[in-house]
Amino acid sequence: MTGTPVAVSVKAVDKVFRTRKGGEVHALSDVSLDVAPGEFVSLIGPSGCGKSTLMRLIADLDGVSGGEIEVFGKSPEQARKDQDYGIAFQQAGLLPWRTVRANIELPLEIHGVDARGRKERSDELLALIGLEDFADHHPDQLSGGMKQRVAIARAMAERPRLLLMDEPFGALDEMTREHMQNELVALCEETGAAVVFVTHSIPEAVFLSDRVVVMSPRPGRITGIVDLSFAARDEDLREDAAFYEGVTAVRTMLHGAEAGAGPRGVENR
Ligand SMILES: Nc1ncnc2c1ncn2[C@@H]1O[C@H](COP(=O)(O)OP(=O)(O)OP(=O)(O)O)[C@@H](O)[C@H]1O
Repeated sequence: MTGTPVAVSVKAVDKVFRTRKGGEVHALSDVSLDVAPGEFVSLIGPSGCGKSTLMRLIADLDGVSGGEIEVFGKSPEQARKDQDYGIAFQQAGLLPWRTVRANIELPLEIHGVDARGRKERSDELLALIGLEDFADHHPDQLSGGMKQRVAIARAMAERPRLLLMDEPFGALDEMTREHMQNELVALCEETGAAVVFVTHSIPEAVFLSDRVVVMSPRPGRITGIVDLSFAARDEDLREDAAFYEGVTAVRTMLHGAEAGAGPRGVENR
């Protein structure tokens, strides 16, 4: 093999769930997608189109029914064992009895990093997310946005080359959400991590992504990909004509995917 393997390679993936009553749910059909190292790719599509399912397959939380997934050229299971990626899902999932610092250090602790190494890394991350003064607080003393920042810091603790994020900002108010988007952009620029990001928000996808992958209703397929290349992802971009063009391009593709019906579960905010 030559060069760096792609971060994520999804080839002709099918996923069929068997229901308890003996039926079948065809969640994904013939999905193929490559994510390059350092690339930010968002998945968007109507509710139930299989975005979270695809994410769970990449993260080795479930197995494919057909096709193949590789993460940095390895099976998802091997990549999980090698800690090649960090995960941040919608519910921050922090441990309430642990302080902010102890939550961030958890993956390091599990993988045997000594106390000094853990403290060095959690100091860096606390500075990065601007929560140095909250290191000894517990999650119930934090706002939703702060909790999400801690969850993202925890996902980055082991400096993964890949972040898997399933609606990480879905529960946040608009102001906090935009702030978190700015922070995520800065974090990615700093670390060069590739990101696969699930969202219901078209502007969020456009603001963050190098490519937005549009999926169809069940069985989920990729109906199109919108390429975005902005000079800078900063506050000015949100008011830029090129940004609105990106939003329109994604929305048009989504409406096509819905065969004329308004897409359910996709927000224009
Ligand atoms: N464990 C499971 N057993 C049976 N069906 C499932 C299972 N997990 C997901 N599904 C079904 O697979 C389809 C895809 O679900 P998935 O959660 O991936 O969609 P989604 O695009 O992430 O939806 P949303 O945008 O609403 O979060 C849905 O019809 C769902 O009901």
